[in-house]
Amino acid sequence: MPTQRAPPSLAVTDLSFKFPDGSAGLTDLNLNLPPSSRTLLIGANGAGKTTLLRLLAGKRMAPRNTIRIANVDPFAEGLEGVTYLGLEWVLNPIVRSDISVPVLLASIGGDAYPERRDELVKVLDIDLRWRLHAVSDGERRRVQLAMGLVRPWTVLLLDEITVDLDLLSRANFLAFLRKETERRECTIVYATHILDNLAGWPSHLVHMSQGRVKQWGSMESFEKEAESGPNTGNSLLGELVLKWLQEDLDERGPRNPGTEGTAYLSSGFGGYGSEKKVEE
Ligand SMILES: Nc1ncnc2c1ncn2[C@@H]1O[C@H](COP(=O)(O)OP(=O)(O)OP(=O)(O)O)[C@@H](O)[C@H]1O
Repeated sequence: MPTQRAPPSLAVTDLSFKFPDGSAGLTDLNLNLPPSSRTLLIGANGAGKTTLLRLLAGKRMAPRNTIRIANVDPFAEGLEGVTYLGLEWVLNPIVRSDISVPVLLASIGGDAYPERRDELVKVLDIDLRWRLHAVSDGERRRVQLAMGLVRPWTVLLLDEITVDLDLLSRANFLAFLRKETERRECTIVYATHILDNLAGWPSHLVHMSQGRVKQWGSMESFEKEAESGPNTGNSLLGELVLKWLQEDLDERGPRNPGTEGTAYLSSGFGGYGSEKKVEE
């Protein structure tokens, strides 16, 4: 008899990670994201979001006993049901070849899930007559999302892959993801800088800075703090994120302290005018 799987929670315990060059990637991360949660991973460029997602996805090896998904150690027992959609997936050359949408969707097993396949084609407004070498970037991305999501995952790790979608397509896509967490047991962690249409979407937030989790919790737990944001006309979520990013920048300080705008010169880069002309 197959063993009953626990609901898809994500637990990170005392996770530290160094890159192969010895530099610190992540330091002392602790998180506990419940099943059916929709978590936004928030942080400035370089905060460590992709590094964390890749570890959760098993793309990088995490130290033992630091990650549990659905209450199992995925490195010891496998990562069944975890889908990671990030940059390397986006750059897969197959989606630039002269191939039709139905053939592409069938090639990744879409015919085994006809209802999901047809729903995704509708939600993402995909024209089944498209050939992938002759579509726009956003149209290609929509087909890729359908490919990535057609198999019913239990944990979805999204590393900002909706940048090419128009506003309506992205809103429909986000609504689809929300519906997924509401109609079946599945959990989403989404790293993004684009907060359009996201007010009211996440159930949890994780705030990362300089390879650490600064704070995490349910949306309700941040309500008060969000009200003290800078008030720039954004949603409360937008104001909260602006506040966090400004605090992180103030804490970190400038990347090239003491150079007062001469960083290019002191690093040996003589300014834009000094760039070598590319041979034509
Ligand atoms: N292979 C690597 N070796 C050494 N350092 C790395 C490596 N990959 C990433 N880093 C560094 O780790 C830090 C975190 O990178 P990461 O890609 O996780 O950030 P991020 O929060 O996803 O940023 P962004 O929002 O720009 O995508 C960065 O300072 C980056 O330079």
